[in-house]
Amino acid sequence: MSFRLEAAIGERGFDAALEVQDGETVAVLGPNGAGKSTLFALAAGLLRADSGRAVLDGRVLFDDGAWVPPHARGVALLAQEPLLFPHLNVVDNVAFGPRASGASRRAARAAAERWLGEVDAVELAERRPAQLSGGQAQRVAIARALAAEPQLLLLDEPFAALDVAVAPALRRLLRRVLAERTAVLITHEALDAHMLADRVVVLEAGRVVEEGPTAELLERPRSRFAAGLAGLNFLEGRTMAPGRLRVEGLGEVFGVEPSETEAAEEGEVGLAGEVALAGERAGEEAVAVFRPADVSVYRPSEVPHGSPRNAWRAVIEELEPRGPQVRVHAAALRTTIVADLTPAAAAELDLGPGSAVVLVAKAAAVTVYSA
Ligand SMILES: Nc1ncnc2c1ncn2[C@@H]1O[C@H](COP(=O)(O)OP(=O)(O)OP(=O)(O)O)[C@@H](O)[C@H]1O
Repeated sequence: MSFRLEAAIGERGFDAALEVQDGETVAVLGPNGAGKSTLFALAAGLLRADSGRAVLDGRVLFDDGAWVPPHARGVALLAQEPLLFPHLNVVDNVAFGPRASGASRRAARAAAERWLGEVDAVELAERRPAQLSGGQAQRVAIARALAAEPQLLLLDEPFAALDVAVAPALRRLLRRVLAERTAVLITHEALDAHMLADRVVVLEAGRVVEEGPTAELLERPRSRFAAGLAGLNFLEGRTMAPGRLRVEGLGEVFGVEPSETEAAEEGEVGLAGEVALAGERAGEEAVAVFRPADVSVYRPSEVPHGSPRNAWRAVIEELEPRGPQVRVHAAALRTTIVADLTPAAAAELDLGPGSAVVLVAKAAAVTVYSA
């Protein structure tokens, strides 16, 4: 059931390709307007490309000459809203797909009951959609999508319309359901990508800007969007020396290359820049990535002695309570850097919007790699 799509739509500035291996789940991430819904509409047959081609399990869905209509594609699209038929009860909603593809009433009902069992919703069988909670309706919608036995399942932010309280149970359910299926998932949550997707594709302005295995990509993002999703600070610049980056407006940033990071965590690496360039060459585009928890905040008069290597003058933009931490957003010229402090530290610093500070990040906590 492998799937491959490549398509361009001039009017939307869309020109991207997506490949999903048999049994694989791919998460599609990207800012608003990046083209995620466009990609789904193309795959589902709701939109025509100017040029391109899509193949599912060896069948051409569209190309220069061919066009398979939506209902005959073997593609199921699960929208953010469950979109159940309001006049049919739950079991008939789920039986709709099998009926439409020719199953007898009895066989379709048996299939519907089986799929309702799969999503722990058997007890809802006789209810009308209006009598379901958001989470229940979404479970039924998943059963309905699966009952059509699609070869490709498309899930458009399946948790977006749900209470945070019910999302975890549904996430676990989808993890089970997606395990052996060929599926594509649009999400804005790193957790969804980690839990549900083998691979991640990042779209920006209609183009794929990076892709890779989920854990690897979110740990070492190469796009600002993926870094934001992974909750990491992200600086772009050009390499100057091993583990050293020049960032416009910020100056030199000192870090370590990824291979050194693990050693640094074990306390074996003292200074950055001592090893030969691994893969990246001077002047190449590169990025520096570090965690908000690894950024310390000081008043300018209180910067520790011994001149830390990464010390950036900045101005506080915003303080945001975040669980047991306070997240500090600070502007260092053209870049916003975030730091996580304890409430006690934030109170002691007496920070507020407009406060002048110095942000310090140890080189050993900053990973530098080519973009
Ligand atoms: N019906 C439409 N007609 C013309 N252009 C459209 C239409 N829908 C979307 N676009 C444009 O296509 C581009 C991609 O939009 P798309 O909705 O696919 O992005 P998205 O990543 O799904 O965004 P979001 O996260 O906001 O849903 C945008 O420039 C958008 O303005």
